[in-house]
This record gives sequence, C-alpha cells and structure tokens, in this order.
Amino acid sequence: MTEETVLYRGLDQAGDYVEYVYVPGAAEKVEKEAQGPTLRRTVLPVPQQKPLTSTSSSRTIEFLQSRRVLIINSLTSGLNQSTRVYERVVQPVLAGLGVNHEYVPTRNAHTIADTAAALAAERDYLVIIFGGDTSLSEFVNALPPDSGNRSNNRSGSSSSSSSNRVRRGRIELVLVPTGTGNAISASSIGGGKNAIAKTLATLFNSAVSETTTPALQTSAVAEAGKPTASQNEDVILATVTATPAEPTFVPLPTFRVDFPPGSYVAAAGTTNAADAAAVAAATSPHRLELYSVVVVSWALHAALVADSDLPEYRALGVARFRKAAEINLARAQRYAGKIALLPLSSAKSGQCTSSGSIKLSGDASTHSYVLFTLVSQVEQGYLISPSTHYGAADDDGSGTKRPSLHFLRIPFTLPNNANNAELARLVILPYQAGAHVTDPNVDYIAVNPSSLGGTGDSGDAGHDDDDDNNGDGVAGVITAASGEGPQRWCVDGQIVVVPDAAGPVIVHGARHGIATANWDLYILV
Ligand SMILES: Nc1ncnc2c1ncn2[C@@H]1O[C@H](COP(=O)(O)OP(=O)(O)OP(=O)(O)O)[C@@H](O)[C@H]1O
Repeated sequence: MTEETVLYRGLDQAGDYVEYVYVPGAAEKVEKEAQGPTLRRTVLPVPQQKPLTSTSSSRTIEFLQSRRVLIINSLTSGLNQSTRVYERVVQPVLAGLGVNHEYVPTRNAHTIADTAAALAAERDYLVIIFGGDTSLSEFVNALPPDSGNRSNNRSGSSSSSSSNRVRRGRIELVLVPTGTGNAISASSIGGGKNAIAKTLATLFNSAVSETTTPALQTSAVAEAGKPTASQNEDVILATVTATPAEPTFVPLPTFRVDFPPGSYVAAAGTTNAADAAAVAAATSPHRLELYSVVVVSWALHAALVADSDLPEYRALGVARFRKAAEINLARAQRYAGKIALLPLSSAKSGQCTSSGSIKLSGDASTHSYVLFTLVSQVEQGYLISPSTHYGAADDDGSGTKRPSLHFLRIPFTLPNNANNAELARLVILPYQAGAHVTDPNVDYIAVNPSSLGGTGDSGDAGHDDDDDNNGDGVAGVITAASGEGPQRWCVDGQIVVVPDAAGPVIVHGARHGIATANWDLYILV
C-alpha cells in the first residue's frame, strides 16, 4: 500500500505554519490510469509555548532560494507520470514556499543535453530531473567543459586555486525517479512505490520522526482553532522532530569510458549505422568520451537495453526488458575479445594472469555478459552488485559510503548451456538477492584502481580533486576481436556503436563529485 508522505512542515510564504502532504494517486497503483498524486496543504496551530522563529523553520526555503532552481521534466521517461507529479505536487509546494524556478519539459531527445550545455558556472544550481537514469546521464555528459568564466578564488572549490583558475560550477542534483529502471533510486533509497514521495520529502526536508503522534497527522488538528493542552504537546514534539536539517547531497559517483575513434551514440530506438552520427563519427579522429552514472556494458546486457528501447517495446514498462531477453536468449550470446582488468593493490598474485590482469573464469576470450557498475540494483530487486553501497549511511553514522566500481562477467563457455539455459538461469539470479555473485561461473570483482581511495566524506566539502581530470586510473581495457562486426555498448541506457576493429574501449575508475573539468556535482540520496 502506498502511504501519504509529509513533504514539508514549517513556515510557508504566507507565514503560516503548514504541512504539505503528498497524497498518492491511482496512477501509482494502476499503471496506466490517468490519475496521479495530489497535494494537501494544512495550516497547523503554532504552539504558544515555543513560537516558531523564521530561522528555526525556514532553512528549507533559504536553501531553495539561494540556488537557481531548474526543473527538467523528461516527458517520455517511464510511464509518463512526471508531469502529474510536477503539476500537482512540486509546482504547488514551490509556489507555497515562494521559491522561483525554471521549468523545462523535454520537447525532443536533445532537450536535456541542450539545457545542460547552456548552463554557466557562475551560479550554484539545484537541478531537479524528473526521469530515469538515462536522463541524468545525458545531463551530466552535456555540461559545458569550460565556461570561460574565471575568478580569483571560491570557497568550496578545488584546493589548489590559482588567480586565473576557472570558477567551478556547483550543481546539486535531485533525480525524481519517474523512469523505468530507476537504478540510482533503487540503490540508494530502495525504490518502490513511495520512491517519488520519499525523494521529494527528503528534498523539502521535512521527514517527520516516527515519534510524531497520530493526532498531528489528522486534519482535526488543523481545523481546531486553539489546540488543547495535549494537542499542544503533540505540536511541540512535531516541531522539534520536524526541524529541518540540510538535505543529504553526496558527491555524484561517475566513471569515465573512452570509446575508440569512429564510435557514436545511436539515436534512441535505432542501432543501425546509417544515421548522421555514424557518418560524422566515422570521419572523426577523436575518441568518444562519456561519463557513466550507473552502468557501462557490452554483450548481452547492452543488447537487452538496445532492443528494449525499440518503440514497440517501450510501452511495456519494465516488461520491455523481459521481451528483449526472450529475443536475445533465442540466439547464441558469443562476444569475442580481450578483457584486461587492472588489479587492485589488494589483489593476490594467484588472482592475476602473468601479464598482471585479473584472471577471468572459463574461456577468457569469449563472453556473454560484461558489465561495469556503480549501483547495486539496476532496477528495483535486481541486485546486480550486492557489495555496492550507494549513499548508504556509514556504519558509524558519520558519513556516507562511496560506491566503488564493480565488474561482472559471464563467460560464453558455460556448462549445461544448451539453448542458453544456464545463461538464462544466471542472469535471473540477481533477482534472488544477488545469488549470482557466488556462482563459480560468474566473475564479480571490485575494479576501482587503488590510486583512487576516497576519503569517505559526506558531501559538501567532499569531491575528488580534479586538478588533473585525467587522473582517474584505468580500471579495464576491452578490445573486441576484429571481424566480429560493429559492437553495441550501453552507457546508462544510451547505446554506443563501436565499429569493427576500431580499437580498445577503456573504462576508468570511479570519481566522486566531478564529471567534467568545471563542475562539482552532488546528488540527493
Ligand atoms: N519529448 C521527448 N522526445 C524524445 N525523447 C525524449 C523526450 N523526453 C525525454 N526523452 C528521452 O527519453 C529518454 C528517457 O530515459 P530515462 O532514463 O529518463 O527514462 P527510462 O529509460 O524510462 O528510465 P530508466 O533509465 O530508469 O530505465 C532519455 O534519453 C531522454 O532524453
């Protein structure tokens, strides 16, 4: 059952002590029904004994007003519920709090990238994206690498500043999970039907303690003029427990992947080589560099993502992945090439080949499933990397863990694999609490280069130093065998086509908080 969620409790623009409650709509229970969530605003009695001051209860408003708030609505993501959530919930809350924002609904597949590319680093932004992980990835990859805007120094910028240093832009990102897989949401807050409301409640920063008494949550309190003595106690308790703290933004985890010259991003729903991008890329001498926020894959996973994006399957929601699986598992999943994973300093000599690369199971030159990821779940319940902790609180509660990069592989040479039966069994195991990682035929390896140890900090001051943006060490080098034809790769849901015999794909280790040279990125978890 989906529950009502208090998004905000405190003073609003009118000076009233209010409560904004997210009321789930039928669309969240019956997927295609044209109803969505709504908002309830209730004026609460202000406790006489402990009057609210603007400083104690308007930090959320101050936080929102001090940034340029940009909302991007990725209209075709998931089941198209984002507009209803924006119009019925977010827009009214922001209006009630007196917070200005710009609203950008996507007009086409380039709107997100165009919007990101137009940002200038001279301001701090809060960017709220209604969409899935691909939308976030497109935004990150399109940020301008150099705004040309220079300043002497700036608090919170990289430690080694010089008088001519480019001012770093700061962007706090909120991904409201209205996509299909919603990997980051599933991996950080657990996904589920309440994930949208949970994300917004964290943003608006009024998570109410479990100890708040039910009396406060009824409209009876709101309707009553002067509260009774016992109601007053409830209100005071709620006021204390609802006192806002800053939302938790952690440095955005990313990792870079370099594709050889000639590689190109295929237009959504097509992977054929006869488009303009293919022609332009084929003549470009440059490598294609992308930043990933979730997953980079080759072989079966990339094929599933590419095929599931065909227009006839998108309407199926998460079921489109099952459909694509049926198609691909009906044919041999043999992908030939060399995979060199650079070992962690902690790798034992027995885990490495004579050339220093980590040993792979089965025939090391043919593969069915190859994937690098920063998240634990690529969709809710599909626990691809059980050792990954995305934004989870540290054991001692002092900070947040930084997800490390993990590599997953299933070799082509599997025992008992007639008609891909064993492969199909293995790729379903993540649904069983990540049981695949203990299977002897599955390689599951942490591959963050050891030079990139994080400091484990919790957000504001913490990001990897970016004085040398090429400082992220190489985690893996993958070279498809020549003569096998163009290869499809997946970067956070986008498909990259790598021409035959184009050269190696290079995967770098995880970075936290840095994507491009000028931007410090944080994400709400
Ligand atoms: N109006 C539009 N026309 C065409 N493409 C659009 C439009 N709006 C958004 N898109 C594109 O649709 C894609 C949506 O991907 P997104 O990841 O947000 O959703 P999803 O694929 O449903 O979710 P997930 O990645 O969580 O599985 C993005 O590539 C985005 O640029």
